[in-house]
Amino acid sequence: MLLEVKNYSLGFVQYTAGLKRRNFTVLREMNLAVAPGEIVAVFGASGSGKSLLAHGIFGILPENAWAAGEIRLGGELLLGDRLERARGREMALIPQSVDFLDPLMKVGRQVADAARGAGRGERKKRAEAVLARYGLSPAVMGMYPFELSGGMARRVLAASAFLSGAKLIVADEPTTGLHEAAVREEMRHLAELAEDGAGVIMITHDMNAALRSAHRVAVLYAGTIVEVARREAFAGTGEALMHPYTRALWRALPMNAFEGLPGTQPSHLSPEAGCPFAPRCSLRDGRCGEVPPVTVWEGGEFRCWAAG
Ligand SMILES: Nc1ncnc2c1ncn2[C@@H]1O[C@H](COP(=O)(O)OP(=O)(O)OP(=O)(O)O)[C@@H](O)[C@H]1O
Ligand code: NI
Repeated sequence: MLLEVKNYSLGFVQYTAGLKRRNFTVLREMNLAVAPGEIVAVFGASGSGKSLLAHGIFGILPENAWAAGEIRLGGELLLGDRLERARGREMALIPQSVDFLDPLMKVGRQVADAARGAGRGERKKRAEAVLARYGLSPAVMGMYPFELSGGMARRVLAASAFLSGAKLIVADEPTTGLHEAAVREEMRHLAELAEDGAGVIMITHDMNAALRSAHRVAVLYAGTIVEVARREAFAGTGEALMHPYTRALWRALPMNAFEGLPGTQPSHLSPEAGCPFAPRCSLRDGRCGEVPPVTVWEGGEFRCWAAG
């Protein structure tokens, strides 16, 4: 396995007025694996914890964050020096925010730096070639990030990841702010990376985008991965989907024209014990006051007492 996230939890410690210490959990006991050549979509509503998972994998969490569990790349624990070496070389992040670009460094240098190992002239040549692939003219090389539009900045970030030759790519909302043709283009780039053998995590809140390119979809709800399903399971009336939330998502898609799901995702600031989906769940029963364990079956895995 290329990437393994095992029993991974993440939270924050905050000090409030009067120096009261408050500790809250945002991601709960996550399990996720990505194989070489595979595109795994991580789907979830805003605030469900998608970006935090990405930042946890790359070890770029804020100071007051804590994490528990294991993240392995090629079987090796991603900690300390191993993490340092992997970042930007073996694994590349296409971040959600364009603020990740260095505002004081010209675009050309930022992209060329991603081509580690090659000589200076060679790096520049490669940067130009990859920017062209992403529809950006060589003139962009001489610009500063503030001179780019949002869409251009996103392409620059994607081009850098592409050039890094990383075997794991994590793309956080790669299609946000892009028009339809550019979305298709970006999906094609990610598919090409996977065809070349990279493992790709595509983070999105757009289920259609997830289903268009991913081999598997991990569904995140309030910091819990409630189901990991193969793309083929998203078909018909959703009978091959196990978790009631995944089914509801599938049925709410425009092409299925079914009803939406009443209610909203709970906040980690007012967590109820047990399954986070229980308050909205039609299958809810007495067991849901406790977090359901992961059930693994040949089609994927899910966390639900009643499903299956
Ligand atoms: N530095 C932080 N301190 C405290 N809480 C945080 C911090 N960063 C994120 N959170 C909380 O963690 C939760 C998950 O945030 P995250 O950015 O991972 O969501 P997301 O799924 O990526 O959402 P979006 O689709 O809007 O990008 C949010 O509720 C957010 O308030
Ligand atoms: Ni996010």
